[in-house]
Amino acid sequence: MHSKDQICYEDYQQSADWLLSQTQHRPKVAIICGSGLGLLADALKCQDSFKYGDIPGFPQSTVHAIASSVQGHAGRLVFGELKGKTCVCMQGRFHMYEGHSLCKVTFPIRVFKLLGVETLIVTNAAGSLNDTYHCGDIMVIKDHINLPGLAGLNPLNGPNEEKFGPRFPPMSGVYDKHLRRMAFDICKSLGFAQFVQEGVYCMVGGPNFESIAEARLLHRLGVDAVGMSTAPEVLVAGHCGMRVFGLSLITNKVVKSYEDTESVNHESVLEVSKMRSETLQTLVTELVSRMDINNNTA
Ligand SMILES: O=P(O)(O)O[C@H]1O[C@H](CO)[C@@H](O)[C@H]1O
Ligand code: HPA
Repeated sequence: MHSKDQICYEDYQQSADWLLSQTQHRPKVAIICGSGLGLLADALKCQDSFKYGDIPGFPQSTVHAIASSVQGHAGRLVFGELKGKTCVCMQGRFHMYEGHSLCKVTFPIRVFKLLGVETLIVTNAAGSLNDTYHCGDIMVIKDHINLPGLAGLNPLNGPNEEKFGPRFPPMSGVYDKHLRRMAFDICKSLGFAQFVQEGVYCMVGGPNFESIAEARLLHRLGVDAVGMSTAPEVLVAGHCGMRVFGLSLITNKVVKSYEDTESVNHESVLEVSKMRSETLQTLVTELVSRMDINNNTA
């Protein structure tokens, strides 16, 4: 590594080589578990798991990440099979507000690419701005607004690594249309259709939740759900040509009125996440099982 924040190709390669030497699994799908959604990884069969701290070059989980994951499972990379398809799952992600640079936040994505991953599934907990959404709804992400990115905070800043992708990657259509349609079909067949939405996710920097004026601004911008993650991971995955699918679990309605006495807190976010964790697990499992990928174990 050159400087504290500069990461070079060999750093990603070193982590990937180490992982490939430690597990026989050769995943084609990577899944990132959002806050309180760490249970998603528990569906994996024949697991090999690695604490982030034990993987050479990997960023370390902070206290927040530990608090936001299932106790005892935080900060782990879990390899295994979902209905016969080999996957790797991040139990606990890295956030910008934890003090990580965006290169660190997205470090695992490039490692996944080098492991041979072709599809990234991102999940997150988010607050809703859309008045028709309810707590516990699942929003299939159609598109995102990357507010930090618009202000110049972008994991792709700096010299472009051509081995991963082009200098100026397009982001229109980054959330795969085919997978979105498939998710809706699955939700219908599983009887989930009444609480599944499709919308625009907006990333804010956090760690504070939104002020009322900020919430009103986001609402006017056409944001359906807001959170403090996801966009950087999706950018980096899109840059290196991965297929991306995203789900937001609506854990709270963002306060938009000065008359409203409610306020959001992280504990209630985790409570709602856990309530819907199993539903998300079922949906993601079914989606992976229907994907046209090869099961590839060495
Ligand atoms: O996006 P994930 O990691 O699911 O977490 C969401 O929940 C936390 C706030 O409760 C924030 O980190 C927000 O981004
Ligand atoms: O209301 C929210 N705002 C930002 N991030 C969040 N993560 C869960 N809920 C929220």
